[in-house]
Amino acid sequence: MEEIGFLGMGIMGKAMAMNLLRNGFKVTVWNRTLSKCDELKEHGASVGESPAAVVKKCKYTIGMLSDPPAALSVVFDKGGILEEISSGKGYIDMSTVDAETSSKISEAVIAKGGSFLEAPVSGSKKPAEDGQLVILSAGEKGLYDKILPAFDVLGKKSFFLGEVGNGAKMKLVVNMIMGSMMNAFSEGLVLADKSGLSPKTLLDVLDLGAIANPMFKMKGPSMIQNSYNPAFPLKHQQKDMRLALALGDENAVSMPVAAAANEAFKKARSTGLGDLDFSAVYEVFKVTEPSA
Ligand SMILES: NC(=O)C1=CN([C@@H]2O[C@H](COP(=O)(O)OP(=O)(O)OC[C@H]3O[C@@H](n4cnc5c(N)ncnc54)[C@H](OP(=O)(O)O)[C@@H]3O)[C@@H](O)[C@H]2O)C=CC1
Ligand SMILES: O=CC(=O)O
Repeated sequence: MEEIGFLGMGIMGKAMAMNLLRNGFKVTVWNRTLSKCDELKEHGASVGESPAAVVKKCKYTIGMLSDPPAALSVVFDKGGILEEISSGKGYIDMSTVDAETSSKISEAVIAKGGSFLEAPVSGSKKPAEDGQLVILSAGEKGLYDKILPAFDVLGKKSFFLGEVGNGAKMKLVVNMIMGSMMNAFSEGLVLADKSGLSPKTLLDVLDLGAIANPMFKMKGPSMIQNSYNPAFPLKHQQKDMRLALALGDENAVSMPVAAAANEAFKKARSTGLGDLDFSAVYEVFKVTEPSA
């Protein structure tokens, strides 16, 4: 397969680019903070000096950026993708953004003759390292077909969901559910503890019943040790709740559970927990009224 460009060497981008290298792809990487490319370089990646330089060199370029402003910046700003994208080249944005952001990028790329696919992913740092992501793509089917060999390395399953925006929306729905679940889980752990039960025993009970799931199993043991090493940063989960609630607004969908969960994530951010794992929202529920 052709050389792949990769923009954004954060938690996810670095793991994904490393995975492509391990599986024999030639990769050229770029990151706003250049030093984060060093480890990739040691593993054989080339480094581009700007998103435009990466697109100039590579037929296909993937982006994995934090949020809508970041996703837009690598496309529209000076040295951005639009300076070099042209007929025969494709841009695949795997960041979690809203449908409007994705559509803006798609229209601009297509206006320059390029192809565009949005392809946000479900799965966190470990699935990214293990090539076990779930890829939610939408946009140009021709580009999807061409990039599939890379998706097969990055993920365990790829979906093609039709027109641009559908991948973004699917990802936001999934993460809205995940964020709400994390809040209910945190409340349950605190309720068990405050009412004299062992949170550890609660984890064992949950794991044997109908609501057992990989997230409770993976995050629970570290949460009860107050350990929140970031796999999925809380600030990104809150961004996803915010964008999902906006999607709810647009569609007149009442989402009281997600709205309450968003408030807890906002509270966690306001107390400086944004860069920790999203499971750190647990700390918000632990705060109790001071005794009289
Ligand atoms: N972590 C996870 O478990 C998952 C994350 N996601 C989504 O994937 C995306 C990336 O997440 P993750 O890797 O965890 O995030 P990180 O915060 O680890 O990385 C964010 C990346 O975005 C770059 N960035 C931020 N702002 C800008 C900007 N203005 N211009 C250019 N680059 C910018 C950062 O560059 P710099 O290093 O210079 O700051 C960094 O490369 C997010 O949309 C997230 O919601 C999806 C599934 C799972
Ligand atoms: O977006 C986060 C995830 O775990 O998926």
